[in-house]
Amino acid sequence: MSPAKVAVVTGGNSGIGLTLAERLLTAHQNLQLCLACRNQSRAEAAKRSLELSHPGAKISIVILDTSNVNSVFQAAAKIKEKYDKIDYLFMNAGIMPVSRVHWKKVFTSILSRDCAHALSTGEGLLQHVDETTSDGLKKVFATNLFGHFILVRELEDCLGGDTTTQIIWTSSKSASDKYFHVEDMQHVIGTEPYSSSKYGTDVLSVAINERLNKKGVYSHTVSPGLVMSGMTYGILSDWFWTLIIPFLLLMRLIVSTLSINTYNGSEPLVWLSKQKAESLDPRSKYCCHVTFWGIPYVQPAKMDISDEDVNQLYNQLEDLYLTFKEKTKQHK
Ligand SMILES: NC(=O)C1=CN([C@@H]2O[C@H](COP(=O)(O)OP(=O)(O)OC[C@H]3O[C@@H](n4cnc5c(N)ncnc54)[C@H](OP(=O)(O)O)[C@@H]3O)[C@@H](O)[C@H]2O)C=CC1
Ligand SMILES: CC(C)=CCC[C@@H](C)[C@H]1CC[C@H]2C3=C(CC[C@]12C)[C@@]1(C)CCC(=O)C[C@@H]1CC3
Repeated sequence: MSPAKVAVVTGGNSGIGLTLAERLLTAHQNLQLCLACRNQSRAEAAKRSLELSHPGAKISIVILDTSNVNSVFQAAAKIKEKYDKIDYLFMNAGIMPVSRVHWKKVFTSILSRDCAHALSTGEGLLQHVDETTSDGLKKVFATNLFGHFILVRELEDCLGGDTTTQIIWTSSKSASDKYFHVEDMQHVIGTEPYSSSKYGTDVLSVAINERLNKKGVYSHTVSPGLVMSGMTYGILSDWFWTLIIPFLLLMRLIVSTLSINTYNGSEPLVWLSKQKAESLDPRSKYCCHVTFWGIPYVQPAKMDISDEDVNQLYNQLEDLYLTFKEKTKQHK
């Protein structure tokens, strides 16, 4: 039997994260799974469903709210108590708060040459909103990016070493340098917090490789494509999506990123976990594509990221992390 490996999945209780958890248990023999979720009862329901499909599986729950700095420090301490070494760290939890759909733009772009771009990135089709957390941080930044950065920093002692650790981020095709400004990493000014946070994720992944590859830690980002999940059901009701799914399936003739289900969307995440980490490209995003007949496959896409953004973002995240670390020490 292969030696036991440990996988931590943030947001592993639903959507892409839950399907990923299920597929990891199937793909890796003898895997110990940690569901790092913000809600105890939703996490327990996920654990029960995984135990039904994988009787005897070793699954633990750690309560983690990535938007809350204290919760991340506490969760990291709990994870370190449970495991000496982490082999896979899936940074999957994420939010995309939306206040409305720009229907006029949806229809004009579907009927234009921009159709494929619009359906694969959602650019310009949604009105995004954001709020401020009790830590005084922008919520989308805190949830999607900074909470995960703290997790990496706090877990560093359990990563890499004799065998490699893979950090795998659920990023997005929406990530764009157009909406990311390193001097405003939280996206205080601007109306595209989601795109900014996901581009920040891609930049951070490159920075982690530069700092931690020598320790055996490898980081990669993934685009799952458009997937029906809590996120998309938060934009439009489920009956509406059911109504337009035949149209989206037809659109697969020209757009290959319409994954639709969480099985397809989790394909690059599972695929990466089966690769030799050292052989992967640290500056490519591993994207899910689907054939017209619904067969998923993974294609790397080169990311154009400047060294200046890589270094500046990492240093700024580190400064913010150290500020909070100091505060938590004082409160002890
Ligand atoms: N759906 C799509 O089309 C795409 C999704 N993605 C990305 O995939 C990832 C998973 O999203 P998806 O499965 O689609 O959507 P879901 O809303 O179904 O899943 C999101 C998961 O993240 C968890 N989560 C949200 N906020 C926090 C928090 N503050 N702390 C801890 N966990 C949190 C949710 O927990 P809870 O159940 O408690 O809400 C849930 O488990 C996200 O990062 C998203 O950005 C990327 C591209 C496309
Ligand atoms: C008739 C029709 C196609 C209606 C749906 C319009 C939009 C609500 C969707 C079209 C492309 C979608 C999309 C996303 C959300 C929903 C759309 C804008 C994402 C932004 C979801 C989160 C991501 O990370 C990327 C997705 C890109 C495509």
